[in-house]
Amino acid sequence: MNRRASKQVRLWDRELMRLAAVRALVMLRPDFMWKNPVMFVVEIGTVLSLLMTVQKALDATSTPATLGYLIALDAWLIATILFANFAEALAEARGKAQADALRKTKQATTAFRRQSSGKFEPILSTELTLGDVVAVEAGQMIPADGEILEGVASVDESAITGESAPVIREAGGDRSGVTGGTRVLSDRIVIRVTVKPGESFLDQMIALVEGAKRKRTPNELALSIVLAAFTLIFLIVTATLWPLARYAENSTGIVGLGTDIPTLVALLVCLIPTTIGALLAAIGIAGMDRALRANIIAKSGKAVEVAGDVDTLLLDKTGTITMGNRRATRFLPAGAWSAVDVARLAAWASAADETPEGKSIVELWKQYRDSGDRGLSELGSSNGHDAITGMPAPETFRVVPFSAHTRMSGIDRLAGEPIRKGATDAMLAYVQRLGGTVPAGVREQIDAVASEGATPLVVAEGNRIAGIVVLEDILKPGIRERFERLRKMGLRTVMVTGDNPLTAQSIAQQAGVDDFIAEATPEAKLAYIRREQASGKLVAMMGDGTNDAPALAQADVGVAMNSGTQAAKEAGNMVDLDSDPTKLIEVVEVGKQLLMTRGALTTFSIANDMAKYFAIVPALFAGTLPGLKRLDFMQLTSPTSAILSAVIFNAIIIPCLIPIALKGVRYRPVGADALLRRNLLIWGLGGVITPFVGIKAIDWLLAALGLA
Ligand SMILES: Nc1ncnc2c1ncn2[C@@H]1O[C@H](COP(=O)(O)OP(=O)(O)OP(=O)(O)O)[C@@H](O)[C@H]1O
Ligand SMILES: [K+]
Ligand SMILES: [Mg+2]
Repeated sequence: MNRRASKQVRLWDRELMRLAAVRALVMLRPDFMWKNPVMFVVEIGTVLSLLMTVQKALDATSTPATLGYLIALDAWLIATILFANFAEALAEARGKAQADALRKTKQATTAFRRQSSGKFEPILSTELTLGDVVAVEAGQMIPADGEILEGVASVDESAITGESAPVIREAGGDRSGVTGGTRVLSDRIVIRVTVKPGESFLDQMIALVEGAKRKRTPNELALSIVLAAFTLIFLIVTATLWPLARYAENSTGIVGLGTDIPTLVALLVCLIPTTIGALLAAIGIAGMDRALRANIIAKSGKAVEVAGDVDTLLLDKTGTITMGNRRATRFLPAGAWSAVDVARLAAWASAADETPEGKSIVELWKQYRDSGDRGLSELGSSNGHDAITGMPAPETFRVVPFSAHTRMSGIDRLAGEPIRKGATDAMLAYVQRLGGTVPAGVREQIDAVASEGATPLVVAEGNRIAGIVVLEDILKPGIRERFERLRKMGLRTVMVTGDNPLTAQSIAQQAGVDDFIAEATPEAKLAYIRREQASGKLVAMMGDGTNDAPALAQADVGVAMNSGTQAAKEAGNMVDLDSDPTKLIEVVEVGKQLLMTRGALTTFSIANDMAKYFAIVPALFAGTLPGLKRLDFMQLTSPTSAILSAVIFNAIIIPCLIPIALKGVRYRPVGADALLRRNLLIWGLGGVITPFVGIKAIDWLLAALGLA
């Protein structure tokens, strides 16, 4: 994939780290902190502990713990909060850097806005607003996101896509969308501005990665509530330890640790899920950031998340699974017609057809015409009265353009019968409606072409079928492997096409999709999505046309191509800047990676906390409750060292896991069950073992330094 170099933000970028460090301090403000209940509890505990430390400094008898121990404890508690804030701030800074790189494409430039007089006057592009109409000429920059009203132009979109080949954007079709910051290379277009200043999709996305305006997704919120519940439970557990320690003290006469508030705070902080509490926001932001890096603009964090849970993927055939430049390769005559007749009629039916299919038919016809007798004889001899000459004069016919509804196109002649070409079922129905019949052998011919995976177009003059144009399309390289990967991820892929069932089946088989819908109209797509959703499935689809808008809106994940119409872009919940239909696969992967990372670090965090319980509690009460001795297999140097080591471990595990939170755990396309097993094994078992090793090592280090 072509990505701009400027968009590769390094994980430990110095400047971003500095920004994040400053922001981590600012985020200590309680009005920020309370949004994260786990870390808010840590902050309150730290304040309590600090107060006790001050009391100790003023009155040495206030608690048996030493001042040095209390200060060390406070320092590490503060570090815990700062590390958590830093993780979130760094994720934000990276997301912003990413977004800024894209935003740079939107420099202020001169725009030529249409006045009420109809004249185009120059103004600053930043003054443009929704509904303004501007003209852009070759060499000029498109001043804002919009839709082409008039004209066709080649546009250099490399500033946003990194793709250097110019693309064609034109009025009327499904390629009418243009983006501010891209450059018109040829011709002149008139554009209607479709966004308010500061409200482009990119602006929306930037707001999503920036702290103040970020909304938590439903999943994130649900997990936050679970974590808050855990915190509450441990708060109760810790609080009940206090009378226990008190009782032990009274009955043994030995002053143990568990009765002073700073130690209880330390215990609480170790037991509550601080690791995931610290990284949760960063994981979500990093997911959005990864989407942006893949040139996908998501309109909500939820969209990215839902993408990770999608069950069914709807993909177009032409242009997504195949290369999309379907080319005419043969003319097959029916009955008494000759191939020359078919060629001529097909070309005439394509006289004003701007689709790749239409253009390729005219091209093939010209090739035959220009190669003279040899070409003609290869085609089969002409009937004589209808030699291939030229196109009908434009004033002699009316154009009937192709539409996805009729799946036909052609011309209505002023003198002479209408000429049509189109999808087989549509054409056979059309001819019969006009009282014609289907000549013997035509159906067999059609099926033979379709079975090879080519698209047969039926050509008719009036109600008489003249023959077939064979359109061939090539499968995209590597597409089979991509579907294989999707299947391993547990997704069902469905190819939707306006083409006939035989062609669809052949291509579906070659590409390895799970299912296909043939002869589909836009309504059929919408109906299919609704049916899937009714059976509890989440559906993703990609589209570009105004026709696709209802389906894009209905799909749980609707990705609109940036080149597509404004209607499509507004209906979907993501926009792909590259306008690459296979991007759906990446969208799903980004979503899955986000969900997996969150799952993995939650598992790790909770397993971790369980282990810490066994590491600290016995050490804590070893003096006062000898019965707990048997549990004390960690043999830490001293109770204070046990507490300190646990708090230090609890703090430094956060920065250690920041890279994983930001980069995401490595995604492997395996089924959901296998994934769950793997996750539990690695992150669950790892989460249990690491604290024992880590705490023991820190305890040893403290002892070696004489601090235990
Ligand atoms: N320019 C055209 N003129 C006449 N018929 C066409 C033209 N282009 C395509 N068709 C026929 O109409 C059918 C439907 O086209 P449509 O664009 O809706 O779907 P598709 O291109 O086959 O599949 P996809 O939905 O994957 O793009 C095509 O399969 C073809 O048979
Ligand atoms: K913890
Ligand atoms: Mg098509």
